[in-house]
Amino acid sequence: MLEVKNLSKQFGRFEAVKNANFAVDRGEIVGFVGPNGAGKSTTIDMILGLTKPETGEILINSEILTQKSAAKLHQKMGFLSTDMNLDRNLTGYEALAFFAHLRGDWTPEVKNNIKKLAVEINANLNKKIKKLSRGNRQKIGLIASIMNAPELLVMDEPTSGFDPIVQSEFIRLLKAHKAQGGSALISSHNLSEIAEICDRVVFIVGGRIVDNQSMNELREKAPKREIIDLDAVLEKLVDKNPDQRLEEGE
Ligand SMILES: Nc1ncnc2c1ncn2[C@@H]1O[C@H](COP(=O)(O)OP(=O)(O)OP(=O)(O)O)[C@@H](O)[C@H]1O
Repeated sequence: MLEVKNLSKQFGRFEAVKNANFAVDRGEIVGFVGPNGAGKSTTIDMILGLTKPETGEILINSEILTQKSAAKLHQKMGFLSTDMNLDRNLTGYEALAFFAHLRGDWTPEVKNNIKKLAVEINANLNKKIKKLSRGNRQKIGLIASIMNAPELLVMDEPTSGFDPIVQSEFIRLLKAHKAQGGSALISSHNLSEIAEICDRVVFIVGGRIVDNQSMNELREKAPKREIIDLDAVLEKLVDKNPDQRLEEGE
């Protein structure tokens, strides 16, 4: 579904992402885990076509992402980040209608999805965005990312601002997405929550992919097999890659 091949990105002389390779298969939920400044958002921005890579390529459904193919390939994707930059003067519903129109997909089915999702995560669609709390704005962003039933979800720190009830609803929505054959790449600091929904975890430290393991492999190595402490796995990987500890880019 998504292939990232030999992807690199430099900001001036600083290498934020170094020759990254990983894939997300159809129906697979992949966690993208790394410390602050590891290069997660930069990688995701390249997948979304917001930043141009220096080298490498991104394939979606085996088709190379280029400026020309971006609009078509991004139709298959839904995106959620911590800051969705929603128009503050629109209501939640108007903001969602705006996004759906942009995709050319404002259908009765999408309208029904919006209503259903709003009930499930208790989102207020009638208030203006500027009057919503951060967590409640994030709920509108979550609906925007899945209302068109995308094949691939790309989520950068999606759950920041969610209370535990909405977090568990978020997990339920992702499970439903997966059950319908959907895929997802999710970066998160909330590692315990990612462990529950991921089939695989890609670890990035200092711009390099330092590990890529299925949850089954991680489970076999975990001291208590059912509970995988991704924080501990990440800590070990950072210790093993001390030269990868990041200096902030300029
Ligand atoms: N536009 C930019 N110009 C210069 N440096 C940048 C730019 N964007 C990101 N960087 C640098 O690239 C590195 C990777 O940043 P990135 O935001 O991808 O990390 P991250 O893993 O998403 O971190 P976090 O978990 O803190 O969000 C950081 O050192 C950051 O300072």
